[in-house]
Amino acid sequence: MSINNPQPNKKVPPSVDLLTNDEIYMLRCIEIAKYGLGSTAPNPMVGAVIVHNGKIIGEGFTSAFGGNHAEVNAIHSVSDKSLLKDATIYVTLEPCSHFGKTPPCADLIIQMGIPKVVIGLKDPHEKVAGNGIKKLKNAGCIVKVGILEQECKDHHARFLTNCNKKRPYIILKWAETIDGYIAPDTLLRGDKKEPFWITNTRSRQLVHKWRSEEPGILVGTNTVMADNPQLNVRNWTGKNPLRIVLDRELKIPSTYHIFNGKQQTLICTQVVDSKQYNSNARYKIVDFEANLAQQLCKILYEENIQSIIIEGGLHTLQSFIDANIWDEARIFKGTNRFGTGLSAPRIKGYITQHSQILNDQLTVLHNDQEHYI
Ligand SMILES: NC(=O)C1=CN([C@@H]2O[C@H](COP(=O)(O)OP(=O)(O)OC[C@H]3O[C@@H](n4cnc5c(N)ncnc54)[C@H](OP(=O)(O)O)[C@@H]3O)[C@@H](O)[C@H]2O)C=CC1
Ligand SMILES: Nc1c(N[C@@H]2O[C@H](COP(=O)(O)O)[C@@H](O)[C@H]2O)[nH]c(=O)[nH]c1=O
Ligand SMILES: [Zn+2]
Repeated sequence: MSINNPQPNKKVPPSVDLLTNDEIYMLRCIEIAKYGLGSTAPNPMVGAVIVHNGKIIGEGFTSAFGGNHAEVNAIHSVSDKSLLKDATIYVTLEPCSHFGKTPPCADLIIQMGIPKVVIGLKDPHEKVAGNGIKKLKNAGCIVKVGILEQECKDHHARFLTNCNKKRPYIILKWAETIDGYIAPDTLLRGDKKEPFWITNTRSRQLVHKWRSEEPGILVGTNTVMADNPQLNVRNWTGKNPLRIVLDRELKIPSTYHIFNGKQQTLICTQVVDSKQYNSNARYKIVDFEANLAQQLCKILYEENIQSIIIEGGLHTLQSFIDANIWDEARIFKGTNRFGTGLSAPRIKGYITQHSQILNDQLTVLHNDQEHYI
């Protein structure tokens, strides 16, 4: 077993029949905000709902990075703007108060005369951090903060991890056999440089969906040498992630998929004088003798990569687990048995999801106890 002493999840998701009206609308905000997953980063994926006399008259979520914020889209979606003077806007995160790629949402709310603002979570980002709330209150708006706060925290986990921990949100993912191996012995494997599949095609499609949701995907040197992986989104729709590859000595051949130039690749190496195979490959120097997980986090944070999925192998995954730098682990268990091979990582966490994907089992762990299922 790869999961040692899993702790039972102590949090229960809210039961809809016990929710207040404010909570119902906030839940709707979270629901629609998820349409932004995979496109808004490094901006947070915010959801906003506008309610007039108990009726939803407008909704919006954050557009792709550089586009409108959720509040702007929600306000634009209201056909009779005169109703705004008597409406409430619900939003998962404090409206912004600064000029970024777009003007401040707090200004627009004030300008449109919306008298009441209900906020899930105060924005910890240094450019906002309560200034949006202050601005709204100063303009005479009634502001309520902290509605479904924990659910909003879960929803904004990627953004919050960046703001508070100054590192990307980290999702570990692997597939293990029923007897706990992630790769067979080389003998069984043969000379072919391709992945040895443990999971079924439906699970593999789900992995491509996950890849489309994160801006980065990381793998270790041996994984590339053994599997020649593509690390793209071909069985789903959406953006390809940045491929982040460890290659201390630059031994990965230029003919391998990671150098096909079809998507960006960031090679982390200790070779200073890096050879440039194509314009989509970049290089960063790291010290392989020191705390690699921390160094990678620093580099990716500086590159504005809000989250990554780490797809192996054992050495790479285990080094993040041992450094306790991970947020979520998505572990597949297939039906085959290797008897011997490369063991799955050892991890402890809180089980937040357990599901069946055809004949594969998927277990999701979270590193912190606060998470809802
Ligand atoms: N079933 C599954 O889900 C998956 C299975 N696999 C399988 O796993 C196998 C590869 O796993 P594994 O051998 O563990 O290798 P990895 O892919 O994790 O690569 C390990 C290498 O990367 C470098 N490295 C990684 N982390 C660190 C660190 N913290 N500090 C220093 N160097 C680091 C080292 O390179 P160097 O030695 O040059 O210093 C190390 O030898 C393959 O057979 C692959 O098919 C891979 C991914 C997923
Ligand atoms: N073997 C195995 C996985 N292996 C992971 O998938 C990578 C291959 O990616 P790609 O070339 O894009 O299809 C491979 O290098 C390794 O990281 N993943 C799974 O979901 N299930 C599996 O059984
Ligand atoms: Zn805004």
